[in-house]
Amino acid sequence: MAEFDVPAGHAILAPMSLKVAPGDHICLLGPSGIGKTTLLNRLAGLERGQPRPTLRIGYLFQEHRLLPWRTLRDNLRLVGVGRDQVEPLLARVGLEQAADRYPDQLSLGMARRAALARCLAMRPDLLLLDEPFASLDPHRADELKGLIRMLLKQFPAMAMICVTHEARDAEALANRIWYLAGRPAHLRYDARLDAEAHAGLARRLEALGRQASGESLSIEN
Ligand SMILES: Nc1ncnc2c1ncn2[C@@H]1O[C@H](COP(=O)(O)OP(=O)(O)OP(=O)(O)O)[C@@H](O)[C@H]1O
Repeated sequence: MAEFDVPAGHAILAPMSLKVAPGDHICLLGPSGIGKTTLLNRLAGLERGQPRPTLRIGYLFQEHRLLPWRTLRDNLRLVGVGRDQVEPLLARVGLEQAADRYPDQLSLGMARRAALARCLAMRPDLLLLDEPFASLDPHRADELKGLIRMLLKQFPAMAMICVTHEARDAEALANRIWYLAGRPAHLRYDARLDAEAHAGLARRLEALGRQASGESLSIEN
């Protein structure tokens, strides 16, 4: 179990204390611009003045952030992957043939999978995914979703927090839902999903979205 705090006085987020347990697969939803990426950055310890997190965190950013002048092999070697481990690691994400390619020789989906391999290299206790399916065509998005599901099964103790706008991503990946709303943003909804809750999830998220957009209209008016 890991505990994360947001202190009072944060520019975007309300004070909160969040507990994440091994094996939690959380999908984080909420209106656009509410603070989902900000919350991930906070959890990753990336905000100015934050101490380094005590647990190992793998962070798949919206952009792949691979070094463009290095091959995938060298990108992985730079984060400590052993010579013999590069291909097996790339094989986990379906890229065993691509070790000697440069990031700009990859499709967006492949680059995201390569970045995911780099996250896995550090054997994370917590995997943070910021809109991993954004800008992928539906087929590639489903492929990546299937891969993430498989990895979650292979590493059952690893926790995941995945930012998405899509209820169907949450249906496919989550056993727990966070919904961020309000200004400053706070967790409006934090629920574990059993089979019954899974069935009603899309409707529940729609209702939360309607409520949150009503709030932002009244703020704008
Ligand atoms: N670099 C920045 N400088 C100033 N303000 C920023 C910066 N990045 C984000 N913000 C502001 O912080 C708030 C939260 O942004 P954030 O990206 O965390 O939201 P989000 O919920 O992830 O949005 P989206 O769903 O559109 O990706 C927004 O009001 C945004 O305008």
